[in-house]
Amino acid sequence: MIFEELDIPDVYFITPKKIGDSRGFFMEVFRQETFSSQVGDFTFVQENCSMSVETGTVRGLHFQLPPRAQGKLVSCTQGALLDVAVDIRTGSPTFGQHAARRLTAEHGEQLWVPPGFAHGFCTLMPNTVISYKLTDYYSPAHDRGLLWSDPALGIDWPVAPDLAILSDKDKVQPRLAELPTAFRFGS
Ligand SMILES: Cc1cn([C@H]2C[C@H](O)[C@@H](COP(=O)(O)OP(=O)(O)O[C@H]3O[C@H](C)C(=O)[C@H](O)[C@H]3O)O2)c(=O)[nH]c1=O
Repeated sequence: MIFEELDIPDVYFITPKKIGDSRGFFMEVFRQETFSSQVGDFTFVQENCSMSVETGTVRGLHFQLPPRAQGKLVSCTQGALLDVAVDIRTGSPTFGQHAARRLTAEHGEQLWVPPGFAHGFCTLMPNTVISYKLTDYYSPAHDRGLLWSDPALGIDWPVAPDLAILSDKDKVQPRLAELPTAFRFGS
C-alpha cells in the first residue's frame, strides 16, 4: 500500500497493492496500523456508499461543521470518478485550494479527506459506486455544503456546470466567500 501526501499537506492519495491470479485479484483495502502510522490515529465509525447512474453526476461539495466534522477515506468500487477535497480551514496556508484525484474500481485508489475539508466527486462512468469510511456519524444539523462550481475554487471538473447532474441542494450551495468561519487550521 503506497501513501502519497499531496500538495495540500494532510491529504493523502493511497494505492493498495493488487495481487492478481488466475481467479482475478486480491487487495488489502485498509489496515489500521498502517493508516495510523502513515496518516494519523483516526477511528472510523460509519461507512457510506452511493451509486450514480449517469456519467457527469456531481455530489458535493459537502462537510459537517465542528464538533461533528468528518474525515473521509474514499474509494470507488464500481466505475470511476474524480474525487475532490477543498481546504476550508481558516488560517490554513492552503485555504481554498483543492486536491483532485481519479479513483477507479480497477485499481482501488483511495483519497483521505481530513476533517476541515469539503468533499465532492464527479462520476466518469455510468453506474459508478463510491464507498467511504467516516470518522464521525452523520449529523443533519451539522451538514453543510459549498458550491461545487464556484469559480474561486478553480476546480477543473470533467463536466460543464450546465450539464452536470446534481441534487437540488447542490445547485444552490454557498460560494467559498460566503462560508462561515467554522474550521480553524491546526485545531
Ligand atoms: C450523507 C448521508 C446522507 N444520508 C441521507 C440523507 C438523504 O436522505 C440521502 C441522500 O443524502 P445526500 O443527498 O446528502 O447524499 P450525497 O449527495 O451523496 O452526499 C454525500 O456525498 C458527498 C460526496 C459527501 O462527501 C457526503 O458524505 C455526503 O453529503 O441520504 C444518510 O442517511 N446518512 C448520511 O451519512
